[in-house]
Amino acid sequence: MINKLTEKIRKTHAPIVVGLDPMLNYIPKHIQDAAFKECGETLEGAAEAVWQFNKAIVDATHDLIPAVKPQIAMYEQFGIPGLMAFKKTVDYCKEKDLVVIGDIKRGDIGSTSAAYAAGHIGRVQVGSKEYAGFDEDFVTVNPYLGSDGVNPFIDVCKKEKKGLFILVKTSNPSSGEFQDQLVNGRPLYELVGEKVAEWGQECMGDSYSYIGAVVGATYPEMGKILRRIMPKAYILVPGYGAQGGQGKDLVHFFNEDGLGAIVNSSRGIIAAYKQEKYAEIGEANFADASRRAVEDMIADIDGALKAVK
Ligand SMILES: O=C(O)c1cc(=O)[nH]c(=O)n1[C@@H]1O[C@H](COP(=O)(O)O)[C@@H](O)[C@H]1O
Repeated sequence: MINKLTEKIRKTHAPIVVGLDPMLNYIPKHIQDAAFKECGETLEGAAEAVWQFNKAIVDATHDLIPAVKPQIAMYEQFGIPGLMAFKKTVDYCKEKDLVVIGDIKRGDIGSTSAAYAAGHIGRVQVGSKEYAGFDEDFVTVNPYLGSDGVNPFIDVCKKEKKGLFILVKTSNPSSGEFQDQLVNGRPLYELVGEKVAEWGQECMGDSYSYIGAVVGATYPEMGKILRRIMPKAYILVPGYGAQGGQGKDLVHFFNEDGLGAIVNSSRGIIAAYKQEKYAEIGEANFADASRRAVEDMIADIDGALKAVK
């Protein structure tokens, strides 16, 4: 899957991910009204609105982008109907040949991680049969429990040719509270980065490992150091747009080959129609605003990368 991701990034010239984080208050009123008319103001109605919203955004942007990242919390809040909308979204994006990064941020004791891995990127045995539950291409993993919490995900990746993005330095304001603590004189995120590089060594695709890392766009200096520590890891970079990250902050997340990083924007793309910049497009044409936001994001990152060449 890492080879498919790099190939698609090369083809689209777009090292970006559209984050499908559909909160109800980002979903235009006409979509909500239609869903509520069909299913009532129920969890089913919310899930239907989420699905229709996602579908419109994917239809409007899929030819420009290599990947999407549905964030499972946004679906789980609507219970079982929400999870069904998550699965429908995963399947639809795969039909459109997009790489799907399930943002699930799991990680537990070994036996529990094995079940998470089976359900999201692997298969589960039922009697004599095997089933792929959610079947994303990559998932995000929290490494806080250590190697035995991560290894079951790696084992499934090896078997199924899938991939991981492991949290190394997150984009949020308090990420330093634990992640920046010095351990033997070195920040914890550097030690986690070294571990990601080590885990990734025996998981190589053609040029990159399928064991990647998450490093927030909001910490560009740390990104520069982590790029050197994990040269073969693809870095998923959230924090662009709504959290303040810009193209110029991202240049050191990339390698000399112009690859190695994939930048996520969720609210900045899916709720673009609410931004002043795209206001003239109007709520009825919200997906066109998302397309424009994707084009602008690609141009911003491309311009920043060209400026440092
Ligand atoms: O793993 C992630 O994707 C992630 C890690 C991180 O450090 N920061 C972060 O914002 N994210 C996710 O990236 C998305 C960011 O959303 P926006 O701020 O709307 O672009 C959300 O789905 C977050 O859960």
